[in-house]
Amino acid sequence: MKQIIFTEKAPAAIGPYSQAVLAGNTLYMSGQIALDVAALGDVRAEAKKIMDNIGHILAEAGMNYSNIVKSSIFLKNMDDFAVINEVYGSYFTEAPPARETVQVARLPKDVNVEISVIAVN
Ligand SMILES: C=C(N)C(=O)O
Repeated sequence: MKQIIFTEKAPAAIGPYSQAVLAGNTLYMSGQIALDVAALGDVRAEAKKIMDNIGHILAEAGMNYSNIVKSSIFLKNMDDFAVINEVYGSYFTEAPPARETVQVARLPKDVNVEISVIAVN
């Protein structure tokens, strides 16, 4: 049994996917991008917006950042690793989720950052 999770507090999907899908007590969140601030080229602002949006989607499913067990971070430029760590890390006061961070050739809408998470209630 799966439940589609949607909130207007985060950007709507730009393709055939859901913001997040709840399957049992596990939430699978699609990769989040920050279209509104991406054009500014400010990776810090992009990451903060993405993490805030992730928080809104988690809340829609009755969860918060502490429910995240795994994250995936996709960067256009690995030189942004330190900035991303600083922003991302500020959302986890203890026991951060498992994670991988990879540099990719290109992201949708030419953003600089995309983050997806899996959360468990
Ligand atoms: C932005 C996405 N999550 C996508 O295109 O799959």
